[in-house]
Amino acid sequence: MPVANDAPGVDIEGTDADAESGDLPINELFQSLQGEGRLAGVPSVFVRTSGCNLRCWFCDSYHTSWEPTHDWFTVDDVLAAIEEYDANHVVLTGGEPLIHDSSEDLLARLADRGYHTTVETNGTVVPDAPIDLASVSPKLASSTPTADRDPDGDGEWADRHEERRLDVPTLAELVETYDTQLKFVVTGREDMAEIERLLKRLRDAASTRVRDDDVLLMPEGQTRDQLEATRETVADLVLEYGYRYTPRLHVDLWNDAPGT
Ligand SMILES: C[S@@+](CC[C@H](N)C(=O)[O-])C[C@H]1O[C@@H](n2cnc3c(N)ncnc32)[C@H](O)[C@@H]1O
Ligand SMILES: Nc1nc2[nH]cc(C(=O)O)c2c(=O)[nH]1
Ligand code: SF4
Ligand SMILES: [Mg+2]
Repeated sequence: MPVANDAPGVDIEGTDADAESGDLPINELFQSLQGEGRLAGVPSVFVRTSGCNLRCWFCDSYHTSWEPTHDWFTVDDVLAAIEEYDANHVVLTGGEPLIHDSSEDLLARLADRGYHTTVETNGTVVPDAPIDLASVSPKLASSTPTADRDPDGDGEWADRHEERRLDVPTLAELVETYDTQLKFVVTGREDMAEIERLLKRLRDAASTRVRDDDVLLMPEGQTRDQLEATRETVADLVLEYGYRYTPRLHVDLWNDAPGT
């Protein structure tokens, strides 16, 4: 169910525009195969909220970040739409789903109903909610929308993005609280030094172990052609560094069309 719309945009700063109503801004809700990470290939219902506190230049969900569109759903409406599908796995994504307080309510009610939940998050917010798999994708310097890479202007989001994109204490709390995979979008070999530095800081800060097996490198690319240009390099880096590779199955299969 793609949701197009003319509703007003969520607060682009990512504050809780929905806090009072308890509603969630939903960009799309659909069934597909989980395309990324350790559950790749598992049939799942995707709930995509709108609005993000970051602005990656490469964001493959432009209509939840740079130009957010959505309809407002109550949590009951979201649950009813999920229950239309025959699936045990639900993926809550965005945008940044954890900037919305009502995501906590949705996650608690999904857990009560016995669903396995994955949350796709940029790792800047710790929720108070049950999550089976925290799929955390910390954003590297190569994601920053500098003027030459801004898809929507002249780099006006670069400073805010840069200030917010990495928060080691928040990442440490996430890995301590949840079963977590760390999924880095890799644009090239240049990203590896920052990944290594960040992992060192995170391992120093967190009281639980961060295993190399839970570190996934994902090639950057919104289309088959773009992925073709990055995936072999990323596979080589995985072999060299001893992490894991994650494909982007939905790009291979459907070229990341809406609703896939
Ligand atoms: C659209 S984001 C939504 C969740 C959250 N805001 C985040 O970034 O993790 C979903 C996933 O897609 C990844 N992603 C976004 N654009 C991408 C691109 N061009 N190539 C590869 N992965 C991308 C993100 O890193 C994240 O793992
Ligand atoms: N099939 C499919 N798998 C995905 N895994 C994470 C996604 C996301 O956008 O968060 C995603 C997505 O958009 N589609
Ligand atoms: S954090 Fe996620 S949703 Fe936000 S701009 Fe980056 S990739 Fe897109
Ligand atoms: Mg996606």
